Amino acid sequence: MRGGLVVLIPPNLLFIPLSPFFSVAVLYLPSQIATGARHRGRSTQHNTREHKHTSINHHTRCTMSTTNPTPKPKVSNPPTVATFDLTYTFPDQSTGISNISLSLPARSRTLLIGANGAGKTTLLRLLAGKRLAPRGTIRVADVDPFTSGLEGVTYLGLEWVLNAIVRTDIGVGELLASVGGDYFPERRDELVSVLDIDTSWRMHAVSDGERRRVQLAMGLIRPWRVLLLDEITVDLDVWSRSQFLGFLRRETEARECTVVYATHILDNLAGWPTHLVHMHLGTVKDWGPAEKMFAAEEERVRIQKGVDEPLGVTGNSKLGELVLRWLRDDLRERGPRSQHNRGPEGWTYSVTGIGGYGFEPKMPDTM
Ligand SMILES: Nc1ncnc2c1ncn2[C@@H]1O[C@H](COP(=O)(O)OP(=O)(O)OP(=O)(O)O)[C@@H](O)[C@H]1O
Repeated sequence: MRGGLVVLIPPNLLFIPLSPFFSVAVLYLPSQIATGARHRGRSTQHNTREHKHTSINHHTRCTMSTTNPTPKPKVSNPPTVATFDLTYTFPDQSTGISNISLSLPARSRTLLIGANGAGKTTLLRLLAGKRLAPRGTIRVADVDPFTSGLEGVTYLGLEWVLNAIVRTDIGVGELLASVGGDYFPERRDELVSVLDIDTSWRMHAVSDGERRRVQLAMGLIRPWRVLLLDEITVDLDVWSRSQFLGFLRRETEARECTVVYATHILDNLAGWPTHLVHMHLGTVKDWGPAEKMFAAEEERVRIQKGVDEPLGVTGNSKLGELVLRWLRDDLRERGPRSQHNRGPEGWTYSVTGIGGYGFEPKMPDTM
């Protein structure tokens, strides 16, 4: 092939050249797409996942076509999230999380709370099927997320946020259309309104917070049944974040769907979570319905201080006071961080090849 150019294209990006918007969909539609390449060839289960990706890509392709009917999520089981004595060991043999048993009901809104390095991202990624958990330790909508695929499950985490496409000179309208906006026009329009998006924005000329709003809209357009949200609302202003949280709340009230949200930002979350999960050093210390946990905390304070002192007397929210107490106790229990050599899972994003995260190197700002 004298003078020819040989281009090696990974299988999951095969149809990128067809149109620029196609490629956006490939890079964005369900979070599993990138995972396939990361897991490729490691085991039979990984191969199974590879087939899933092929079909998701096909599904994505259908979403882009104007002749295909509206795609419908296939999973019909109630969107519950459960783990059974889940322990995960990283490739370097360090323990990520240990002995976690949870049972989060359909339509619940769960907050994952814990200090940096507590294991929230690790747990979410396992629930999203991005890491291989021991057989029988995770059920999402009553299927194993790793081996059975994740139709209807959306994971929005750091690698999704770092995707470079949303920094290029592309319009919001095209971006939203590329992820199925035309097939879910009501959801698209509601998200545009809730997240206060100007559809005439060009993505290379928006602020970080404006970009984040578009990314959230893109991630949420398809009617997910389980949403696994790693903290990605930090750039939103207070109003947008509260509107966004209200949207998620309405979703769980209006249809059969479930949210698990890891966050450090407790503002405007009063009354939002139905369940709380308190993580510490890779374990779950407490979990349960939020109201029950507030009542238990008030009882604990009453016994300790001998007085009735409702949570929230400091002017913080009940949730804020409870979480402050949890993290203060965790810090006392843990001691200095250097003893444990623990840090956030996100650090691996910038270190190619570590812990299976090398697939998502941080993209340079192309603005
Ligand atoms: N690839 C990896 N290999 C080994 N250990 C890792 C890897 N990724 C993360 N860890 C460790 O796992 C622990 C849990 O990290 P994780 O990112 O889940 O915490 P987190 O609760 O999400 O933290 P943050 O609130 O800072 O986002 C940390 O102690 C971290 O050092």
